[in-house]
Amino acid sequence: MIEIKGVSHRFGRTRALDDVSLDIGEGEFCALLGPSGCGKTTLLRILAGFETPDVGTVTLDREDLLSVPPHRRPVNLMFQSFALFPHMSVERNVAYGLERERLPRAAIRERVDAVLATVGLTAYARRKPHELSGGQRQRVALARAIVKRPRLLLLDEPLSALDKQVRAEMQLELKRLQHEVGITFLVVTHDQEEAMSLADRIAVMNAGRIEQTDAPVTLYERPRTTFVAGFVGANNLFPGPNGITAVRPERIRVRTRIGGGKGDDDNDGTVEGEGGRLTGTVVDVSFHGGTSHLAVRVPGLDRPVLIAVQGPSRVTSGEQVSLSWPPDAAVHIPASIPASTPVSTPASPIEGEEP
Ligand SMILES: Nc1ncnc2c1ncn2[C@@H]1O[C@H](COP(=O)(O)OP(=O)(O)OP(=O)(O)O)[C@@H](O)[C@H]1O
Repeated sequence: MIEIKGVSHRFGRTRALDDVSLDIGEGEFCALLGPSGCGKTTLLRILAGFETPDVGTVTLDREDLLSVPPHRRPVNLMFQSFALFPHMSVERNVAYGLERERLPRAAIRERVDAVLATVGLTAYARRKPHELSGGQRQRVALARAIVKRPRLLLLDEPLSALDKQVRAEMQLELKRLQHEVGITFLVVTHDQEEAMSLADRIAVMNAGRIEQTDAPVTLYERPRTTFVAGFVGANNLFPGPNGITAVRPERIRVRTRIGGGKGDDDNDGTVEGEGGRLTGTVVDVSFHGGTSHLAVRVPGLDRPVLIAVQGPSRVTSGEQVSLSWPPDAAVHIPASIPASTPVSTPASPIEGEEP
């Protein structure tokens, strides 16, 4: 439905988007995931028409979208701040966009009522935004965005203003809603768990580029770049001669080394290409309810190896342990794919290039 091809955009010397291509299918729930400053919002603003890319094309049903003025696009952008009118009731907030389109009163009424029922706010129709909880305000913003029946709804960090529990509820709600209204959603988030739980497909962005677009499970199990391996879920990245080997914390098995290092599962500290074994010292154990996390320092590795085990851990800090994982747990990422900038670094101005 939406085809973004070769889109680049600069702000002065900052390359906010660098040759971005992405196809989004009809009715799909797609997420843009990446650290602060990687260009997510810029891409949304281009789709909404608030920004025009320097190069590249965007089509909707194969027709050019970039030449369509923002208010004519069948695209709606829901802002992070919700931007509700404080002096208007919930129903007036929702009706506002339709009134501006001069739809007949009865039609507006009908659509507003239907949408308030969809988001579960019928009983709150007469309240003002300040008389609502954060989650309810978020529903009003959603109602207002979908009442105009856009083809594409863009959501910029839609749940970031909500506390953790309401957030989890709203994630379910968003998914249900998207299913029910059948609108294509593109949501921007820097929260990888949120992206994984919401989206059919995730485009992982880093420094203005899309590094990988895949279903959540594929991204998690088969990251194609070092950045994706490190950004999507916790991971252990072991350097090797021709790239890195990524092993998820929950795939690593821990065994106590009886006698403090004389066990027969000793090794020389190298990571084998297929499956692997290491030995080290437990430096931290933390209990998280259903799982425990261990950090194991291994000689020769810069960072401790992270391990997740079910339930309480049987090993304690200071213990010598051996670690192993099966061949299928090791994802090899060749060095030929350019290693990315560190996870938390925002897009920086490109050295030596003129705007
Ligand atoms: N109007 C602007 N003028 C100059 N630079 C800008 C402008 N808007 C964005 N940038 C820069 O472009 C880059 C991408 O910004 P963008 O807002 O798209 O990132 P983001 O991924 O949405 O970040 P966040 O998650 O923090 O919202 C950043 O380096 C930012 O500083």
